[in-house]
Amino acid sequence: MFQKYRYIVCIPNLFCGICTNRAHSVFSFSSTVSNKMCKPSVYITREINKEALDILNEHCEVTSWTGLDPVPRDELLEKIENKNALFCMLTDVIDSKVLDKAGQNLQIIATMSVGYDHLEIQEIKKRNIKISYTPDILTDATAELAVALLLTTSRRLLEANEAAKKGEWKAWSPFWMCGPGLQNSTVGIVGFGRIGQEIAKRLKAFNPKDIIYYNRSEKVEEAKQMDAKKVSFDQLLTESDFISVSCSLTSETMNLFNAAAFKKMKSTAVFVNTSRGGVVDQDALINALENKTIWGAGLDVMTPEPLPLDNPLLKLKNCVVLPHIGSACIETRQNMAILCAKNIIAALKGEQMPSELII
Ligand SMILES: O=C(O)[C@H](O)CO
Repeated sequence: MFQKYRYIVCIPNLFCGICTNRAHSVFSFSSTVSNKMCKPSVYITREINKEALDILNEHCEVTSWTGLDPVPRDELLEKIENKNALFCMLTDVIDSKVLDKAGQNLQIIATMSVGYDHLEIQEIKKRNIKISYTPDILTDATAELAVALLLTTSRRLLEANEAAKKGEWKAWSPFWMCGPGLQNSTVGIVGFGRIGQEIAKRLKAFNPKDIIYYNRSEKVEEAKQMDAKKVSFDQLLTESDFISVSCSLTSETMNLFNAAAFKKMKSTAVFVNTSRGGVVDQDALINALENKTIWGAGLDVMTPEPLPLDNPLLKLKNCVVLPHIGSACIETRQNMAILCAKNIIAALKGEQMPSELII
C-alpha cells in the first residue's frame, strides 16, 4: 500500500493520509521534485525473530531495543517520541507518561502477550489508540506448561531430582517422594477461558473423578467435552484436590487467592498459577505453604517478576517456581511476534487487525 505513493514530502504540523503520520501533510510531486519515501515508524521494545521483523521492515521504519533485559524506562520514554506504532512486551508498563511522550502520532500498541494488565487501557482508549494482543496461538503452549507444572509440583520432580543428585537416594523406598495423584481427584479450574479449557482437556486424560470450574459466565458447550461443571468459588476451593488458575488479572481477580481462600482449601491441595502473580496475595500463600495449610504450589507467575532471590517461595520445598515461561515454545513465541507485526501493519493501513483487543 505504501509503495503506491512513491514521491511524497511530509510537512510537519498538518495531516498526512498516506504515511499515517498525524503531524504530517503530504504533497504529491512529480519524480523530478522529490523521491523521499515516507514510512510509518515503529518502536520495538525487544529483539524479535527475523520473520516478524521482515514484515515490519517492508512497510515501516523500525527501531528496537536490542538489550537482553527489558527496555529501561528512560530509553522507552525517549524512543517512543513521535512513533506511529509500539510493539511491546508484558514487561513494559504502558501508562499515561509513555503515551504523553509518544504524542499524537501513536496509532497502535501491539503487545506480544495475551495478558494486557501492563497496559493502561483507559488512557490508551482516551487517546483513540488501537490495541492488539496475541490470544489463541499461545493457548496450547500455556496449557501444556500448566500441566507440566502441576505434575512437577504434585509428583515432586524437582525435589526428587535434587535428592538423586545429592546422593540422598539410598534405595527404593515405599513412601519416599510420594505425592498426590490425579486419578480419582477433583480438579478445579479458575478462569475457564481458552487456556483454562485446554488445561481441563489435558487433565481429563489423567482420569480425575471430577473437573469443576469457576468462571464469570457458564461455558455450557465448551464444558461438555471434559464433563466440567461450573461451581461457586467457595465450592471450588473446598472440593478441589488440584487448583489451576488461568484467569486474567483484573480489579475483580486481584488478590482473589487471599488468606481466607487458602484456609478453605484442603490441606492436601496442590495450587498452580500460570496467569498473573497479582491474583494471589503472595504473603498469604507463603503462610499457607509454611504452615501446611495446603500441600504445595507451582507458580509460573509471581509478584514481582523476577522474584528476588531472598523470597521465601524460593526456599520452600513444597513450592516450584518457574520464571514465567508459560508460552515459551519456540514456534509459539515466533508466531506471537509475527502476529504482532501483522497487527501493526493492518492498523497502520486502516485495515482490520487479525487480533485487536476489544474491551
Ligand atoms: O500474557 C501472556 O502472553 C503470557 O503470560 C506469556 O506467557
